[in-house]
Amino acid sequence: MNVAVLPTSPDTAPQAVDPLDHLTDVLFHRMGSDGVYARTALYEDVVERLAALITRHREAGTEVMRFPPVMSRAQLEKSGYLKSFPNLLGCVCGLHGTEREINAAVSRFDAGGDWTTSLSPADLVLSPAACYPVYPIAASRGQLPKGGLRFDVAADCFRREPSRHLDRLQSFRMREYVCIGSPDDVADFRERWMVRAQAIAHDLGLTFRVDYASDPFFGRVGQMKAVSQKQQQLKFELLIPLRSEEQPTACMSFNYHREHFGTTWGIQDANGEPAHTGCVAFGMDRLAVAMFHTHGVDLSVWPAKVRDILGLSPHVATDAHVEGWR
Ligand SMILES: Nc1ncnc2c1ncn2[C@@H]1O[C@H](COP(=O)(O)OP(=O)(O)OP(=O)(O)O)[C@@H](O)[C@H]1O
Ligand SMILES: [Zn+2]
Repeated sequence: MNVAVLPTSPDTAPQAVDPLDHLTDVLFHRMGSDGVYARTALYEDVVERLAALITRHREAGTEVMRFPPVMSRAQLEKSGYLKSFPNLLGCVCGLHGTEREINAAVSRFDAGGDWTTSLSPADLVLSPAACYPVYPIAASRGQLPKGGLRFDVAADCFRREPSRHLDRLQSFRMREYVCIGSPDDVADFRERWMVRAQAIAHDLGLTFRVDYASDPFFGRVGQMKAVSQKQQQLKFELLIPLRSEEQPTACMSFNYHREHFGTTWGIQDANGEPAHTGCVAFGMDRLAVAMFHTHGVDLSVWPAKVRDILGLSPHVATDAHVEGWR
């Protein structure tokens, strides 16, 4: 059937509405840049409860480290980030010149000109993932003990991928459990976490599936890397259909880096071989958005089991309900 399409001016054409848009004003305050938001108390409370739930699943013998949102540029360069995701990196830069040069830059700004041409890079980048700083720290401790090492790390991460979609932020929180050990240590770790993470998603009442995946490697060479990563099943994702089943959102990922970081940082396993590494990453903001998308913005009507697992106070029985209670 042919349908007449009336010409629409850009002003009157309907804006494509994203299924997550209805959450924006309840969960966030806009900060003038796509993918960067101030968070409401309602949202932050759920993020904290999710973090506490993930902590409760931490394996014994796991060392906790919390990283700042920046890390050494040299360390990230050495990790090979520029070979894979140069387009996503945010680098700290500053006005490093003499007083005269800095004043000249500020004057240019005052006169309506561009001061940013005077910026030069600092020795820091914005961390694009939480686990990068842990490998050189582990390397500094010498040969790994039998069974390897496990870490619980977290950081505010930055990726230069501006988007209006609430599940693709530029600044977001990542929590990771990391294993550094023999190939078997890492394989077992990933197996355990793939099972445990699905139990967590199930307890949270989320709809999901786990599938193998690839990272968004940059460029044409990157496409080949992505194919090889998938073929070797180095990355799995826990996918939640937030906007559609065809384009689900990765809310957790299970990554096996083989000996990449072991070789880069000279980490030896208990047998004297280059250490293998793997990590399970929880996208805290994506998980929180998924919870509100799935269960709604009124926590009081979230399923009792979900409320319970998040430590929200039990439902008040209907007959005990007093007008005005929240
Ligand atoms: N832009 C983002 N906004 C919010 N969370 C993110 C973003 N990118 C990644 N994450 C979260 O961090 C976790 C670990 O990052 P990872 O590098 O595995 O993601 P990714 O595979 O690059 O994600 P995607 O394929 O969606 O870009 C992801 O599972 C996801 O939950
Ligand atoms: Zn990682």
